[in-house]
Amino acid sequence: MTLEIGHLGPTGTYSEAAALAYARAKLAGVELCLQPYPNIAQTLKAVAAKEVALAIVPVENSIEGGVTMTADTIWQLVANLQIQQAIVLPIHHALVSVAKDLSQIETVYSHPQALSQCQLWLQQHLPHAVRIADNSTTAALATLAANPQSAAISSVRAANLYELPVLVRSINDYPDNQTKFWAISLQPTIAGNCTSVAFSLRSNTPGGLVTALGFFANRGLNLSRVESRPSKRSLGDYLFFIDIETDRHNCRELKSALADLDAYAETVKNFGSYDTTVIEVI
Ligand SMILES: O=C(O)C(=O)Cc1ccccc1
Repeated sequence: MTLEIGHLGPTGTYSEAAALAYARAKLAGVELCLQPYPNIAQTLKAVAAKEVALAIVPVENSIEGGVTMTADTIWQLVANLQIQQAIVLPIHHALVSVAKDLSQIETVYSHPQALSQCQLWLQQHLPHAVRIADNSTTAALATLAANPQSAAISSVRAANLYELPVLVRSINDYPDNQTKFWAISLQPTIAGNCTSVAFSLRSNTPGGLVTALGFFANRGLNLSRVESRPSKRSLGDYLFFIDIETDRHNCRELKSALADLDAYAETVKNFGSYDTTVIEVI
């Protein structure tokens, strides 16, 4: 049987690299069919609509923080998306271009996260180049061969796939640059060392968030991430995304904390419990 895996495309993205790393670590022997999608929202919608069995999406970067399109889309989709696994990849950006040197380059294309992760390098080495945010790090690669005035920030792996030269390697501003991806499907998840939940509150009143987080703190459950996103209902109204450290010893406490949160919050979405695979080299 072939497993269809959706990811941000076109081919060569870090999301595709994460899909391949996930398959190597967890799906040995399974025949894969990788399906690139034009953006993260469409990748998640494809798994919700059962076009693909699994979607791999970026969630959080060690320098730039949360990937807002992922958080907003998993909240908005009605389907009960479940995180099967987190995959952490090292990210080493390169400047890819057929230009003979940096002085020729007028425009730099990439995903907004990659442009931000290289902003100091761009300011120092290409201060006059126009930065253009694209859907992915590889979206512009097909146009580069004919255009020496343009460059893209992507991986060395992507440059090799498109047979393009790497003009400069390792241009991220911080060498320890890592991105966490989620492997998401409609399959229920039962166990893992992290549980991800999002919730909205009934009203914007003093102590509302403290009360909600207290359900976990009072039971000795540690949170490893708290992130807020605008609810898009009114200015200053937020949704909260939390990751709870879980193991087989605290699952009773987790169950009762989630029951309290369910009763207290306006809407709660539980994205499941899962483990993390850290990939050292891609
Ligand atoms: O555009 C890509 O290649 C992606 O997979 C999104 C992304 C962008 C920058 C760092 C990590 C992931």
